[in-house]
Amino acid sequence: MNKKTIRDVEVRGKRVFCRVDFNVPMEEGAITDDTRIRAALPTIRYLIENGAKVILASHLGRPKGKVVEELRLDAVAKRLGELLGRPVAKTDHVVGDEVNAAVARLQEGDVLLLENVRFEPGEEKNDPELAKALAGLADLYVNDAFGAAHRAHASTEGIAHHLPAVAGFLMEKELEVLGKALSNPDRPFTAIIGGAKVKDKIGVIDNLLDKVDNLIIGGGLAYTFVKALGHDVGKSLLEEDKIELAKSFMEKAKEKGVRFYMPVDVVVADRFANDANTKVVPIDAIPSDWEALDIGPKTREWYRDVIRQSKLVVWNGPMGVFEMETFAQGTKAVAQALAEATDTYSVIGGGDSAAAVEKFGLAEKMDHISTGGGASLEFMEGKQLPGVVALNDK
Ligand SMILES: Nc1ncnc2c1ncn2[C@@H]1O[C@H](COP(=O)(O)OP(=O)(O)O)[C@@H](O)[C@H]1O
Ligand SMILES: O=C(OP(=O)(O)O)[C@H](O)COP(=O)(O)O
Repeated sequence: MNKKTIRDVEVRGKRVFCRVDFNVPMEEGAITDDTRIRAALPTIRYLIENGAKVILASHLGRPKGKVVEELRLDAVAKRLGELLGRPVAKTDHVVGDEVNAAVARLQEGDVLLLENVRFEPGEEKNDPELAKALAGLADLYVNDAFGAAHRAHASTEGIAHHLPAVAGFLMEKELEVLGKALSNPDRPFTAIIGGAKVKDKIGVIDNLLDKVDNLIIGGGLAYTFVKALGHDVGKSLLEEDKIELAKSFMEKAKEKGVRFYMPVDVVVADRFANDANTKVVPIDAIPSDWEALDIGPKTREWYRDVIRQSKLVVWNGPMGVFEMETFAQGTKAVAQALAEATDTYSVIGGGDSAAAVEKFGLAEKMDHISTGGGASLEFMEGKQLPGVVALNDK
């Protein structure tokens, strides 16, 4: 990597603003998967052990510039404290008097977590004033938030223009491992794209079609493609304004000789609940008042076969609403196929995909679990990640 890391700078006695991605899945105020917190521990421990005054900042969810009580970081601070075996102070604000006072109190080796940075309207706008205010808290900026490196926000990009700016260990490791796997990929190279962030992910498919041999579509993303084929998708997740784009991708795949896999059957439900009435239907027979929440058994088998025959698989986004047992089979099948395919190098990306693999107890069997979904996809497309570009060169 041509960017400086925390190894290249002196941290002792310095106030270090460390951007992390603690955007963890939560249910009723409890953290359901702490993978992203654990992934940042090497950097945080290094900073503590080397006498830095550690100021951590993260986003959680998408509060859109307002305070959303459920998206406060108190549970995260508590969990981090447990993992570190030492107290982690937390502020209720991102900037302002309370934060200045808390930073002033920090001793070498202390850790402070700021409130959810996305409570500030300037964060996602990359407002220069907010970037300056955040920079004013510290002497050094460390970006360890690989999962948010594709965002040019005040705490991931803007701030880096005001302070010496270096990468943390997680950022370094992600860029190294992904770079190695993707610079000269083993083939057949298969990408599996699912999940719910249709708007974010659909654009990625365009560039992926230039790189992969097989493209598998699942999850909520699939139904915009199903609709593009002219089938009714009932109440399934759909981005109306992306249907034409989806059509053009299927044509591009044909031209490029990329095999494009879409569900042939799905599990539909009469409501979004674990105990909903469900049935398996062919893809062209989704009832108009039902929604497709998982891929069906035929699709599972088909996708398994493609995975078995691949040498490199990059997987981003669950195949269904795996958080509910009733709709977890598709995601489980893909995870199991990857775990069993020992000749296949498997890269998992995305908070929810990583959480799914963890939940099924298969994390150890994967070659690399990336903490970034969108970030790993954009990196894979060959795009420059703004959070990385802004760091100081070696
Ligand atoms: N068919 C579907 N309909 C609605 N939501 C879905 C469907 N399939 C998957 N999801 C949801 O997608 C979410 C994950 O999406 P996303 O954030 O894009 O993935 P990742 O975090 O792995 O990048 C999960 O919460 C899952 O419940
Ligand atoms: O969860 C994240 O992305 P991911 O779901 O693509 O892995 C990151 O924390 C970025 O969050 P964002 O997509 O709301 O900017």
